[in-house]
Amino acid sequence: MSHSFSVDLGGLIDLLSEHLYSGPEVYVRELMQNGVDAIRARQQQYGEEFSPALSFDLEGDTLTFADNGVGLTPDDIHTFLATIGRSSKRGNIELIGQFGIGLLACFLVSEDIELVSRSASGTPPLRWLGRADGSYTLEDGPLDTPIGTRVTLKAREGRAEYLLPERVSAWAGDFGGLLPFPITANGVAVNENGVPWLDVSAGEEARRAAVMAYGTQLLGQPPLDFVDINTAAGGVRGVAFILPWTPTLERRGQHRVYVRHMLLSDKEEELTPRWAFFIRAVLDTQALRPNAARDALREDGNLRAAREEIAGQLRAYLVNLAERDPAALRRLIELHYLSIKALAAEDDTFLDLFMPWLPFETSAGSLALPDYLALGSQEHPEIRFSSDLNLYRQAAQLALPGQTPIIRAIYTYDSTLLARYAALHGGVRLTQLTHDDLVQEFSALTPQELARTATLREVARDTLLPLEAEARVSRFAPAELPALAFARSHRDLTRTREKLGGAGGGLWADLLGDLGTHTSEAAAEVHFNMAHPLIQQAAQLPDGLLLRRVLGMLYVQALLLGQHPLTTRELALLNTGLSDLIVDALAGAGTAEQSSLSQMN
Ligand SMILES: Nc1ncnc2c1ncn2[C@@H]1O[C@H](COP(=O)(O)OP(=O)(O)OP(=O)(O)O)[C@@H](O)[C@H]1O
Repeated sequence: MSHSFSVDLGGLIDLLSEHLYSGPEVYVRELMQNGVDAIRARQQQYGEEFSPALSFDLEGDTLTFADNGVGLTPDDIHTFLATIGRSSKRGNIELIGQFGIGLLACFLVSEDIELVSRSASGTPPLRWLGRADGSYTLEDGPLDTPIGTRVTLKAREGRAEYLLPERVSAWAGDFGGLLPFPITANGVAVNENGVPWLDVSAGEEARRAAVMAYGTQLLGQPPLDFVDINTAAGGVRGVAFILPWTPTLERRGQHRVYVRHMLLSDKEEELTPRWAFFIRAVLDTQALRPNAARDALREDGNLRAAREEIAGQLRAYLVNLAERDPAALRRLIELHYLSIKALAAEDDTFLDLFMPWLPFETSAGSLALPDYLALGSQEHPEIRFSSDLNLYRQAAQLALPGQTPIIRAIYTYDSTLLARYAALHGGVRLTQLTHDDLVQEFSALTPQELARTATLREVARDTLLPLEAEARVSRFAPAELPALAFARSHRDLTRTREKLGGAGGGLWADLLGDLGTHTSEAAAEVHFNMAHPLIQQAAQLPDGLLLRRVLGMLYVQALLLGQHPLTTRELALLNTGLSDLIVDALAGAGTAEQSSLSQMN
């Protein structure tokens, strides 16, 4: 026996509202999309002259939306309107709708949908009343109904806020901002009526000014510039504004994408290349298709091809700018060099073009690569870099004679770029700095110095051992640096262990504790600098409290200078060391005062 499925409309509406649509306000978009499609269908099928228009009228808890599109015949109503999932538009790529579920969005805000329509084909007007329980009635409509469709909704309980005039007119303006015909809410226009980048009626200069004004309104301040986008795949037209600020990486994808002039999403990410952090695009596609939720484009071959074309146009803009207006390119790079670096890391042509401009953080300040290379040996050009931030910080404190500065390459792009640059320029050597490279530059002590520092070295070892630090004494530049500390990565582990221990321990603390005890290496390594007068003086002190305090505090100072996080024990060492020194100094000052007083008496 064969049976038919039946559909629970209430369940379907819940599904749409909870899982498919972003919020009940999408009913405004669905009404408008149907109106736009109907206007286009009337233009396509009947080719007649009429002035397309959409209007919202709001009074109390009632909304009436009207279009002067193609309208519906009695057959259309039974076939398309009353059958969920059936659409008259399937296969017509000129129209936006395709799934046959859009009108259901009206049930998100209203119990009933009243639709009065007169078809352009000449059939008499009809009034259809659809209810959320799945029933509908159809009767004759008023004879004075004009060609087109009028939909009336009455706010259901708890949804009145979605029919407030100011909210509806804001949504209508947002969704339909680019539509080339008027939309009104209670008689007031909500759109500007057109697409500024397509309007060439007043000449190119006026077009550019209008686009910049549009961008200024969009961004809240004038964009640096804009790039015209025009693709064959997907028929995408629009503009990419160059942001006048450096965007944070997580604030990517704020692009506005329209499908046939109707807003699809203001957070679209897929149509523009990943590296283009520096733009905010407004794009309108004729042929790319939305997904069923209507909040993003459907990923398909067409979308990928359009994305490639857009990437090509942005690239071409940058290349062109380098030739046309180097000062503008410099401004753009100042704000967006991370994005440009990401691009150059993928593309050798770009690498060559932009490398002279891109700044790198180095131990001699921010430098473009040619300026950096000019500082080193011309005979054996070398790029020295570190992708370990800790190591870089220590290296940056050192003045290594005759060495090219060190580049801080902690972003993945940086090391990729440097490697590609070195590969493209055969003569340039690329050196990744290691801890041993740095320490190799330190000079060992002379036998006399070794003898003189025997106590210092022993006390340093004893003092720092409980702090899991290994002490060394050598000589390095600059002489103004008394001590330099290298931390090994499991220092972080020690800190985590401390924190967890403090928070009550548990499994993690045990586990980390275990790891900690199995490691034989010291957590840090500190080098005291024999070139510094303080260390020379300390070497003359006998083993005692003062020497221990001095060494402990120099160690903590070295950690701080190297921007290493301090453990609680190190912090305590600094605190007691400081307060002891102050107490001593005050006691000394007191005695001096006493003796000068007694001398006066
Ligand atoms: N304002 C209108 N004018 C003329 N026909 C309409 C109008 N609104 C709806 N229809 C008809 O009702 C059908 C169903 O509309 P509905 O909005 O549910 O789906 P759709 O627009 O076809 O597809 P989608 O779910 O993708 O929006 C449409 O295919 C169309 O034939």
